[in-house]
Amino acid sequence: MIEVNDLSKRYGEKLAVDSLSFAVRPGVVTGFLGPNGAGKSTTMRVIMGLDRPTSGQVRVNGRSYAQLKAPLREIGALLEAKAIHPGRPAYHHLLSLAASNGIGKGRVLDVIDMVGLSEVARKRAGGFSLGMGQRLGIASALLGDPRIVMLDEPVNGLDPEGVLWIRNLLKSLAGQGRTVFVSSHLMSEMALIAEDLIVIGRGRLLAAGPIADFIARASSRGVRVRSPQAAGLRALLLGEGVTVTNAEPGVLEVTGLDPARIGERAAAAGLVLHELSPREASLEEAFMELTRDAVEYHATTDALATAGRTNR
Ligand SMILES: Nc1ncnc2c1ncn2[C@@H]1O[C@H](COP(=O)(O)OP(=O)(O)OP(=O)(O)O)[C@@H](O)[C@H]1O
Repeated sequence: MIEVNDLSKRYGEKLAVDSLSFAVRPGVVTGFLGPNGAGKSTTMRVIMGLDRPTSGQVRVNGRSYAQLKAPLREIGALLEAKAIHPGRPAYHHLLSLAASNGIGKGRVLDVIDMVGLSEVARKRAGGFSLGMGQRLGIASALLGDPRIVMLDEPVNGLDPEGVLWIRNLLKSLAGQGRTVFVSSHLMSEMALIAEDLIVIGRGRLLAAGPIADFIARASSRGVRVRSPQAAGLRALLLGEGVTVTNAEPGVLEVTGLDPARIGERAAAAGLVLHELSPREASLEEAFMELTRDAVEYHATTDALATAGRTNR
């Protein structure tokens, strides 16, 4: 369990985290989302005791990080790519980390195997690809067999096989009853991995809870209706507050009416339906909607267009 209570972190003028409170429960994967600069990495650094809060507290399994007797056994983290001596083999890097935390050699070999680095464990870490470095970072996080695993952008640099591997790994860690807290900008990946979400923007909490609720709360995307009598159905449904657009021949996108009403009206008029499906917002659409006002670094196509005009 991770508990963040009224946490604020200021860097000079910049309030990176602003009165943030949330809890991350064990047994599920919790995604940590927010636009660039929202304060995710800062929050994770404070949880790991790498940065001091300006105010507020963080509890890791009920204690502050400094109070943990064997931190690596309580919480394992992959934050930004770890500074690893480039000349040092991965095996020796993990071995010294293990030794300084009273962890045996057997566990080092286990985690190397778990992250798929057995064949290259004796090679210098300096020659590792981004994906291999990421796997080594995850091996370090898992070394103490921790009850909490916290990973900042773990799929960064991983190929599709690596992405699938991390997805399964995180789910199985959560399935073992661990607390798994993971940030990512890849919404499609988050939608597959996470059950709960914490969403922040400009250092403040925007949403917390099950991913399904988060998507359901986002505005409805309308209803997709397929009918061999689409023109007649369209005329029947149109009315105040209802929009009907022809998505493709024989398919209508209806907003302003729920699927039950559409089905009832079609039945009453004797019109045949081949499909009647509510269109749920994707996680990405829900995220964009929620964070629209909290995005700090907007890239506008307008700016590009202006630049293009002035360069002409
Ligand atoms: N050491 C620091 N000194 C000054 N400002 C900092 C420092 N660390 C972070 N910040 C600022 O705090 C804000 C939050 O940064 P943070 O890296 O926590 O955001 P993030 O959500 O992790 O962003 P991203 O998704 O881009 O990684 C940013 O405006 C950043 O510039």
